[in-house]
Amino acid sequence: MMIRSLVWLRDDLRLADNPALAAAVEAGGSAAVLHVHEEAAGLRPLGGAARWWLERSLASLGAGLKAAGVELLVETGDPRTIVPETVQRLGAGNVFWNRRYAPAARAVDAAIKAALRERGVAAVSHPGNVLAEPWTIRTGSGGAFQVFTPFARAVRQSPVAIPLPAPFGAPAERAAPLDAGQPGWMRKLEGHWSVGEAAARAALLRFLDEALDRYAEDRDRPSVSGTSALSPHLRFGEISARQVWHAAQAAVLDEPARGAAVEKFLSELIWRDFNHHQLHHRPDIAAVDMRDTFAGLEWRDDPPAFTAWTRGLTGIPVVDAGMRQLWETGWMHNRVRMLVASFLTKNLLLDWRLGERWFWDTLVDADAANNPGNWQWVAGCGMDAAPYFRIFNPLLQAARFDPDGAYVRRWVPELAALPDAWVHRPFEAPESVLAGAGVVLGQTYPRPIADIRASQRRARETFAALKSTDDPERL
Ligand SMILES: Cc1cc2nc3c(=O)[nH]c(=O)nc-3n(C[C@H](O)[C@H](O)[C@H](O)COP(=O)(O)OP(=O)(O)OC[C@H]3O[C@@H](n4cnc5c(N)ncnc54)[C@H](O)[C@@H]3O)c2cc1C
Repeated sequence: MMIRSLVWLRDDLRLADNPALAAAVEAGGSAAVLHVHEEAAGLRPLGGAARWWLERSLASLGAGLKAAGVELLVETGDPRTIVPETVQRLGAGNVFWNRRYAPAARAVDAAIKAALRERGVAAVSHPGNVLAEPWTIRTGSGGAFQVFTPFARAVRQSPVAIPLPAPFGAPAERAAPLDAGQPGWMRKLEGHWSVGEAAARAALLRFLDEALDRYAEDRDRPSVSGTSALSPHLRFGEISARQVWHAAQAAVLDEPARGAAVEKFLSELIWRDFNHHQLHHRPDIAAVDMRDTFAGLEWRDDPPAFTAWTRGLTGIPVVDAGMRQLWETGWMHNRVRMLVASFLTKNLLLDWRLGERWFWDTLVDADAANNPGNWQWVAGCGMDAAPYFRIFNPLLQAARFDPDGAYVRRWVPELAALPDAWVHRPFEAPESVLAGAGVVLGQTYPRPIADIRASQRRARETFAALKSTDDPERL
């Protein structure tokens, strides 16, 4: 069968609010959809957990497309070869895609567009993956925003496009079963997630119904389902940021008292855009400090400490709970992400790039903009980051945001029987309390690999000694 239009989907694995797909349907004739596991210079290969998600998401998308009589083709290789070859094989006259913003990816897309046009094939790209495209949000002098608050103001002042309906059918409810050959740690992700467009919509509705009202208070409580858990769905575009944006806006119309909660939620969505805009302007954000805060710093080299961190065996319960939640589920609560990242970079003085790479491999929502952007933010070298000398105390944070220890008890079960007063600091508990809870430090649970106060002091002294050229005025 002759295919008139090819839709190349990347991080936009959905039917609804998909401008490229809608354009293909509008063009008339039959369409096919292509996804490429891209292998091209400059494109970062996906980490393991994200790869797991992608496979499931493609299965779900393929089922939804099949129901509409559209074939999903999945290829692996360099898209600069695969896309033109597929167009030729299908005899397609149009190619549509939704734009992406990382410079290396844009270079790939530009090369493909030029090659297709040379052959007389129309290649048309659309906006669909962010609230506002990077070139539409500029400072008064035409530059890129480096501070979040004015950036957020500018996004709020620009219209966010109204989502498009799905051009055909509803997405399949369930993804096809997963290939059983996946490594064990990825297989267990299966029990924690429903993947695909229908699951994304269900997650959004659950959030709007059950959690939005209390979002401002509960979003920092890791033991509570107080956030949307939409991040992997947004990462792979099973739902678009603008669908989420408009759904949250509509929730305020229904109930004006939700205003503050919705504002907070929208501002988190804008952080997502902020990081994508940074990546657009700074292709090297996973490798290079965005501000030279740490010029001259030699990060410590301590492989055993890094290993203890990755395994959730640092002896600091909230850090260990977070790292184990990540390992078990491919996701970690945002407040705890900040704490574990701070512990690694400040208390252990280990390079943020080590942590970024671990997250890259283990997060289902690992994203080339948000992961390095947030790591740099916590470390103190990112755009609009907290000053590097402001150091979280994980013990105080744990007492504040997990006051009854429910989060730690869930993920560090060997501490579950400790009373609330000691669950976040077992290393200070009296022997009788430890014995009563069946905890033997150094045996059933590690002693801390860093003394929080001493390591905090060491970090401050180390940073203070740097001849930083970091001057916000200079940026
Ligand atoms: C060290 C570190 C690494 C991170 N790595 C990633 C990553 O690879 N991918 C990722 O999507 N998020 C990352 N985040 C941001 C944040 O932790 C997650 O987006 C959030 O926990 C996802 O949960 P949620 O969907 O329930 O969030 P909600 O609170 O429900 O927020 C809604 C959406 O807003 C966006 N969002 C929320 N917080 C942030 C933020 N700080 N930065 C950017 N976007 C945000 C996400 O798309 C999220 O799904 C990281 C944060 C830290 C501190």
